[in-house]
Amino acid sequence: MPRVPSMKFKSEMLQAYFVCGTQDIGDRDLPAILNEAIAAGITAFQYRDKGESKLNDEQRYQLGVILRDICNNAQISFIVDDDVDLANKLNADGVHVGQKDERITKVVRDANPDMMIGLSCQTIEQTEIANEIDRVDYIGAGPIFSTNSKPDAVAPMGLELMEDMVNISDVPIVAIGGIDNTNLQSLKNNGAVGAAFITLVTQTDDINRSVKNVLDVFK
Ligand SMILES: Cc1ncc(COP(=O)(O)OP(=O)(O)O)c(N)n1
Ligand SMILES: Cc1ncsc1CCOP(=O)(O)O
Ligand SMILES: [Mg+2]
Repeated sequence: MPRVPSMKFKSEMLQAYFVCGTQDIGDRDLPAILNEAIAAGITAFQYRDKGESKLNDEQRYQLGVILRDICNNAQISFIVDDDVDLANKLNADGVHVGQKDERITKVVRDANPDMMIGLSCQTIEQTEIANEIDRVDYIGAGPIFSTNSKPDAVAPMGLELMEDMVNISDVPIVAIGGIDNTNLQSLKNNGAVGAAFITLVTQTDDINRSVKNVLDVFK
């Protein structure tokens, strides 16, 4: 089967990809943080509300509407993590799933037809399987470095394995996990088209500077 990328997908949207949910920000306001990150130049946003989130399904949907509208107004891709039904209900631009989530073949079947699909991969074998699934638009590889934001993450995979994955992947790869100003250039040098991050935005006193550092490398 020929690859059928979503009309919405452009590799550039992966350059500075902010991922966040209420579990990442304590008592702070997610729409306000998202607005600041957009003003700084992020190229996509993933709504990943899970784990320690205190929201119920209805609250998660209501917050999703607000975040989606902010992204739509700013013409930033709005992607939902894990939950295809929520992504469909929010009319999201994309959905991102991992190896332990709903099977990718089911996600492909259930996602709205024009939705982008991102898949997490940590191995060469998973990347080869992703190559066979013609609706996968991009791969999220990670954690590349050690992360405090995902308690159930597998061990960091490092730059060499990421580069091996880049070399065999049919789709662009965005790096995730433990990304900060000190390691951005190494990700680019090893073939990632962009960086996805939580801490880089949520634990900085200068969101503008932190995002600009990403764009300086990947744009
Ligand atoms: C861009 C991007 N890459 C990887 C992930 C991780 O997805 P997954 O392995 O399903 O883990 P959770 O995020 O669901 O905890 C991601 N979310 N985004
Ligand atoms: C969702 C996810 N998937 C792999 S690592 C990770 C968390 C990334 O967060 P941080 O940028 O704070 O390391
Ligand atoms: Mg997941």
